[in-house]
Amino acid sequence: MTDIVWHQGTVSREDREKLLGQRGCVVWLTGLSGCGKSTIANELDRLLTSAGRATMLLDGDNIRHGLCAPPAMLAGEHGDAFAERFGLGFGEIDREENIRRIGSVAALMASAGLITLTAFVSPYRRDRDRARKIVEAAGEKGDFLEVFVDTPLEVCEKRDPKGLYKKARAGEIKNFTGISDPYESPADPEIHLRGGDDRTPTEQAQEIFDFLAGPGRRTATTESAG
Ligand SMILES: Nc1ncnc2c1ncn2[C@@H]1O[C@H](COP(=O)(O)OS(=O)(=O)O)[C@@H](OP(=O)(O)O)[C@H]1O
Ligand SMILES: Nc1ncnc2c1ncn2[C@@H]1O[C@H](COP(=O)(O)OP(=O)(O)O)[C@@H](O)[C@H]1O
Repeated sequence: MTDIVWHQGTVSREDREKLLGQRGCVVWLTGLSGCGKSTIANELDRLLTSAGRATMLLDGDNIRHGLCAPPAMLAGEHGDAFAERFGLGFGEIDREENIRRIGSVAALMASAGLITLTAFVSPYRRDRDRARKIVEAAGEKGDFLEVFVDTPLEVCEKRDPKGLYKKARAGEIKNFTGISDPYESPADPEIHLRGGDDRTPTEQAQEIFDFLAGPGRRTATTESAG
């Protein structure tokens, strides 16, 4: 297939997890723009680090300033041809590549023993399933926890903190998830989180924290996780 040969490392995932006294995993938050992914992920990050857990947080908006930057951010430094080829927008295959890259990075972080939180719209089931496959291939079944942040579109649109729904309604943004682009809700997420304004971000983050701390969960200490 290719001349690229996998090199088996000398330090194992188990070695790294023993050092940290925890099991690495990926907590994959998915939902509409404005549903609360970033807020909940940051709150969960705070709860976990306060509990002495080693974590990392990957957020769609932020990653799209670096690893998955758009052509406009790349052209100045790299030129138009490079920007066109490697820059990512919001078309279906751009989102596919965005999630493929993040799935791979999240798998690496989980293999380092980190509880890796990812907050991406990730609207397509197929892309999320591929990310799950990448993560579980690097570890084992159960390492990928899909969290559906289920906030109704009308609530997200009312919030509209970046004014993107307004622009999307006015046709100023193309392929906007929920308005002019699809969102495929998770069929069987590990956690179906009720979104909306009637629960605080802390309550929502606590629900995920409690799930992670549950018996036999991947994030338990290496001893208790068995
Ligand atoms: N067309 C379109 N559709 C959806 N979202 C858009 C779009 N254009 C910009 N944005 C802003 O980009 C954030 C989504 O980036 P993601 O990397 O999470 O998207 S995806 O997973 O590739 O679908 C998303 O951030 P959040 O609001 O935090 O979800 C939006 O603010
Ligand atoms: N549980 C909540 N109750 C009320 N407002 C919330 C809640 N969670 C998030 N928000 C607000 O909703 C807006 C969108 O949240 P954000 O975390 O940016 O969503 P996303 O990352 O999914 O786009 C922000 O203004 C945030 O303060």
